[in-house]
Amino acid sequence: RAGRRKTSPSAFLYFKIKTRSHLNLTLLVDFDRHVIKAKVELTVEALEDRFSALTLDTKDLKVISVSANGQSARFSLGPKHSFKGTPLDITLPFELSRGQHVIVEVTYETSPSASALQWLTPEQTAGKKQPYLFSQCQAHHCRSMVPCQDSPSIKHSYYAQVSVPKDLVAVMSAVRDGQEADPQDNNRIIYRFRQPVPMPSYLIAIVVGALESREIGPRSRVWSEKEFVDKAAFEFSETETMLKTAEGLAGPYVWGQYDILVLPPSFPYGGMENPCLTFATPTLSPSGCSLCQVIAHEISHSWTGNLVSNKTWEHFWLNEGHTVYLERMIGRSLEGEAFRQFKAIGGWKDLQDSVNTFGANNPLTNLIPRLQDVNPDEAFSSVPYEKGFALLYHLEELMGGPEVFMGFVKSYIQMFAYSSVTSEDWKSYLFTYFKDKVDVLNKVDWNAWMFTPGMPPVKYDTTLADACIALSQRWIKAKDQDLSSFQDHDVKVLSSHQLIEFLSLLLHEDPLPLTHVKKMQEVYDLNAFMNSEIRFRWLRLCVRCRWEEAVPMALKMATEQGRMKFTRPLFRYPTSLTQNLVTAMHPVTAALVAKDLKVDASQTSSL
Ligand SMILES: CC/C=C\C/C=C\C[C@@H](O)/C=C/C=C/C=C\[C@@H](O)CCCC(=O)O
Ligand SMILES: [Zn+2]
Repeated sequence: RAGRRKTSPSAFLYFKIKTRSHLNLTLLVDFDRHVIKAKVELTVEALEDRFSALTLDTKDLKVISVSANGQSARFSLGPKHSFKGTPLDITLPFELSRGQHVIVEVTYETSPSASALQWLTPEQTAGKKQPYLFSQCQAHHCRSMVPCQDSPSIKHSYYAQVSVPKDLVAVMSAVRDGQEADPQDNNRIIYRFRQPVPMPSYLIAIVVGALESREIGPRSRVWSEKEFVDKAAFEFSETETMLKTAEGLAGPYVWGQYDILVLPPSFPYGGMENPCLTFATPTLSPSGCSLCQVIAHEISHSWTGNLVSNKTWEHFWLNEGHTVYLERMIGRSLEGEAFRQFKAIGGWKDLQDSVNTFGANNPLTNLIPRLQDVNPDEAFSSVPYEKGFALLYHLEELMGGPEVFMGFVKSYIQMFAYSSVTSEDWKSYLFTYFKDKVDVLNKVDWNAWMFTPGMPPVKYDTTLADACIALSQRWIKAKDQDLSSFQDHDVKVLSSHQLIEFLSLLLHEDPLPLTHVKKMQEVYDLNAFMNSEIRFRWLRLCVRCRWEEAVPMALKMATEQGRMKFTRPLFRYPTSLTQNLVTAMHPVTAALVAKDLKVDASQTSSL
């Protein structure tokens, strides 16, 4: 739906209208040229009489032609903005009256450097024989793949047909709707997808590669290259249990299928909540379920983020704070309240890390930051996740505990399902839902929580953290002559979650002496741990105390996988780590690592 008022560049604009539209995509994936040749038909509804001017978001797209209801339409591309891209101004060959629909068809081609897409050569895959393509559209990259109103305030259903070389498989953030030989080219195959649930453009996702899948539940398959697929099926075997637990808390799962796709190592995130098809990092651990928390998080997004979406990126905490809250409620149902409290303590440390990195007075540490002319990729941190969770936990305590507050969260989801909301919408519904406790809500310092930088005041129960605190204190206070008192048994009695917390506690203190860290390796053999959360913290601990032997291991971890949570902090260490970045980095990771290191992006981009 579009008003006559300027409609774009729509990202970061606040659309006052609740909008649903449909996209019909025809894509041809060209691995030789690293482009997608495409056509999109957008169904647009006029909201005003005499409507004839429509603006779409694009970024680095080659627009070939535009038509409206089959008649050719005039179009022009505006000035290019560094991260918002280029507005595509379309003049319809006729005027629409309020409520009338038009199908606008844009034929275009993506750029080989489209920021949503990473093209991998066969050598960069596990199988080494076939190329691979994956997308990551959040927050504002969809426009480099599809011309559209690329704002989370707008929701689209979509249908897609994707032509790929016949040895490859395409999957999308949608329900699979069959496949057939491409009638235009007998070396290609067309995969079809339907997504009937309206969703923001940042959730459109595609992967093409030599993929295989295994069934892991009644509505779930796991997809990856064949080298990883059985391991991944084992890793994610708890998926249906988590889905059922989430439904018990938040209401029915509306997306039909819930599949997981394990990506190549350069995927920049732990997980991405693409509907029907969660994307997951391949940084799994051999012990299984190391990504349970990531999957609980992505499953939770099926309600908070994907069904109820933030209206602009300034309200991103609505997506992430509620998702962390729901993820930890799933953890509470499966592992108990002490586990939830323990995870909240870990989250509080992640928040502290982000506040330290940005600076305690940096407005980007506000729960609701101003993002006018700020690149969302650069504003991204743990703040919306963990300050958001902390606010919800604080309200939970004030309103009567987890069961009472989960009642509110479930009702909020029902109230705003299929729409996009602001923090004001959320707050106003909170006051309506708890109408008998308005006096308590009025005592909350809303301005401090929402619009003030730095750490919030919260306290969690330390039952499961006490053992980690005690062991970390022993290491911090130990003199050289005390080092012989440490034994491998110290960590054998800790769960992997507790070992992570123990290392995090040490990272929040001054660097340990090198003698201590060497002793730690001797007694605990932490170099042998493959769990990436443990390895990441351990290697930082080593590099911080300038243990030279650890530097190549840290560099290896920073480059062999590209999850930004690990790669960016590892690169922030001594300059010896920053040389020879000869790995294939995702374009967004390359840009952000370059910014962290204050070097030119050409030094970090794919070679
Ligand atoms: C205040 C910031 C506002 C908006 C930022 C929104 C998106 C920015 C962008 O860079 C994309 C982020 C995508 C995240 C995907 C998944 C995360 O949950 C992963 C978290 C880190 C990890 O576990 O690896
Ligand atoms: Zn999330």
